[in-house]
Amino acid sequence: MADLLSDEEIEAQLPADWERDGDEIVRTFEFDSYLPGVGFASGIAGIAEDAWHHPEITITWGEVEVRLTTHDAGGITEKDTDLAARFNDAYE
Ligand SMILES: C[C@H](O)[C@H](O)[C@H]1CNC2=NC(N)=NC(=O)C2=N1
Repeated sequence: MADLLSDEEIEAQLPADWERDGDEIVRTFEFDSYLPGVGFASGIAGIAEDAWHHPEITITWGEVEVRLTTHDAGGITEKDTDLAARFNDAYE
């Protein structure tokens, strides 16, 4: 099981535009309308499934909020920060 990151490690490893929110890391991705966000959510869901590490995804018009935490560890691990970086790549 992945080890919990310290507060300092989390800050150091947070990918661009992600923030810490308690035991989660979060980023809101912005889009011009609804369906591009739906497509993005579907794409990152596939990345998550491949990694077997699953985010909470909230889709609204023009925005997709993505939250990551490692449930098995009860907090933030490298699984979260690594996957967040992959989601950033999918957004570029
Ligand atoms: C049973 C299944 O292997 C576990 O629930 C996996 C799947 N996806 C997961 N996703 C996340 N975010 N955290 C986990 O601890 C986790 N564990």
